[in-house]
Amino acid sequence: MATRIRPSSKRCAVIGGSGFLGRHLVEKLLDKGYTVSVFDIRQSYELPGVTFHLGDLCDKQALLTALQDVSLVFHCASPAPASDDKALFQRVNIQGTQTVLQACTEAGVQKVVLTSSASVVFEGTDIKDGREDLPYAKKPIDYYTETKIEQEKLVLKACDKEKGLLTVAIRPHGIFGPRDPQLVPILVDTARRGKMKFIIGDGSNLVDFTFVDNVVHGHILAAESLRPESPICGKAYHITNDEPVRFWDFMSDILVGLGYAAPRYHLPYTLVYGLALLLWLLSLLLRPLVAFKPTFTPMRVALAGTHHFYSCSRAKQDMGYKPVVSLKDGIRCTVESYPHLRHGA
Ligand SMILES: NC(=O)C1=CN([C@@H]2O[C@H](COP(=O)(O)OP(=O)(O)OC[C@H]3O[C@@H](n4cnc5c(N)ncnc54)[C@H](OP(=O)(O)O)[C@@H]3O)[C@@H](O)[C@H]2O)C=CC1
Ligand SMILES: CC(C)=CCC[C@@H](C)[C@H]1CC[C@H]2C3=C(CC[C@]12C)[C@@]1(C)CCC(=O)C[C@@H]1CC3
Repeated sequence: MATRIRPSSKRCAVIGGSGFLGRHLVEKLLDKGYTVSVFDIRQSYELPGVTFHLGDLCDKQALLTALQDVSLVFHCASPAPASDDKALFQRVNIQGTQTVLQACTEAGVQKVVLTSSASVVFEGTDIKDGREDLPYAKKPIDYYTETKIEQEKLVLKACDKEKGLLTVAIRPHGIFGPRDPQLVPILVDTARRGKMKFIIGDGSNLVDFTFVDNVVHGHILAAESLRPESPICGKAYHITNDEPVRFWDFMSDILVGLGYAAPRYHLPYTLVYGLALLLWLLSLLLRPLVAFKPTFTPMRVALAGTHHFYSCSRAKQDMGYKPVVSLKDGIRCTVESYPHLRHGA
């Protein structure tokens, strides 16, 4: 009788491994002795020991080639939240994730770790110390969040001990760190255009910003804890720095660290949110004539002016999670990594 040889548990694939989080994850996995294949729509770097498979995750045949002899898959690919393309989010995050799960089953993959997002429960109003049992947002703040919800549900539902496929979802929040193409570049661009003078609301709203190494640590812990008898099977876990910080203090620390002035003047939250809503509607109405992308979208104003921080006690309890880099060290390391974005550079 032919016996199927189980692939080594240290052989993994990172879907989305060319992206910001994906590349940090790949680097740590290599450090830890894993053999890594990257599946991504683009190749953004080269590293000894990493095999790249270029393709769209909606293409099952392309995925199957990349998943040969792989026992563990990290799925951290998604279109960027800033793109407002509903059809693209649905195709990649929903249909694409279904394809990833089918390919994993066909290729005999045993474990799937999904990068979800804490924003799956965020509706634009305060969340303080939110736990994983909060209901999914009924009115998600954008298409990105709407499809991240469906994606997480699909992956958790696919967990099936009988069939030998174990799944878990990691929900990070506000990832930052070296090479992040979003947070620091957006912030610096806004400051350079002279638009970082104002604090929305009274500036006391607490938010989680999570250093990328902690997010990577949470993913690898989840992968290594994922066994049939483990309580983490089919569940979602918040992974944060566990140090909620005032949104505007965090922004100011980054700005001042890079040589820009911190915002000082306060504007009422409802006024700015109302204006952002108006601008957004205007941009929709005028879309056939002129294309403009307002800096102050309602989603960004909500993120900047409300509390949104999450408890990671479930991850601490079930997988022994503890952040490995403090917020202060993470901010220092991040600021040092962007010499080209310094004021006057
Ligand atoms: N950054 C953050 O603060 C947070 C991120 N997350 C989640 O973490 C994950 C990683 O985010 P991040 O590293 O910031 O994102 P990135 O955009 O840097 O990385 C995602 C990667 O996936 C690729 N990709 C997109 N579409 C496809 C596709 N159809 N097939 C194959 N590859 C594709 C992207 O390519 P391309 O760049 O060409 O599109 C990119 O290389 C995402 O799932 C995101 O939802 C969750 C919470 C917070
Ligand atoms: C915690 C979390 C989910 C962070 C996500 C990161 C981005 C959404 C932020 C990164 C830079 C931020 C930013 C603003 C909103 C939120 C971000 C895009 C503003 C547009 C808010 C209004 C301002 O006064 C300017 C800000 C620039 C930076």
